[in-house]
Amino acid sequence: MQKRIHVAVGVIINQHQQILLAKRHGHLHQGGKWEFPGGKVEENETVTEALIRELKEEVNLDVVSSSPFMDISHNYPDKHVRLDIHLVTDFSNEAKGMEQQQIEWVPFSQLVDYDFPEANKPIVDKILSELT
Ligand SMILES: Nc1nc2c([nH]c(=O)n2[C@@H]2O[C@H](COP(=O)(O)OP(=O)(O)OP(=O)(O)O)[C@@H](O)[C@H]2O)c(=O)[nH]1
Ligand SMILES: [Mg+2]
Repeated sequence: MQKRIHVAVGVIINQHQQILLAKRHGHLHQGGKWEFPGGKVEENETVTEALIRELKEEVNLDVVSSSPFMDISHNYPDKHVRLDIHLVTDFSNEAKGMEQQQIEWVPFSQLVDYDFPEANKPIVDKILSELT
């Protein structure tokens, strides 16, 4: 039985209509690819709590509110992930790569130029078709 992990993911959009991407460190699963910040939902934690905690830990943002965007289950050869993706347009503080990872605010039209994990393709498609 493969590992199946539940992940809280934030599509964070600022007032300039840019989306926050972070580059996964090379040694991690799907390393070197760009991702939407987020991480594993721990036991005894709701998805919203995990989202708030992870965005603070990874990119220093304080989420004020978020809304569900989409839910994706994807099987990688080595693990199964369930991405619980939320839109975050209401947040405070300035984005910083708290884990020495590269971060970038990217205009919607440039998302196609970034290399994402395979599971992310439907997310990018939905952003481009529904949010632009
Ligand atoms: N955060 C994030 N994870 C993604 C995305 N797309 C995707 O396939 N994943 C996968 O979902 C999993 C997320 O785990 P993670 O490494 O971010 O978890 P975490 O922050 O809790 O890390 P840690 O357990 O090393 O502390 C990874 O296997 C990653 O490859 C994405 O856009 N954002
Ligand atoms: Mg993470």
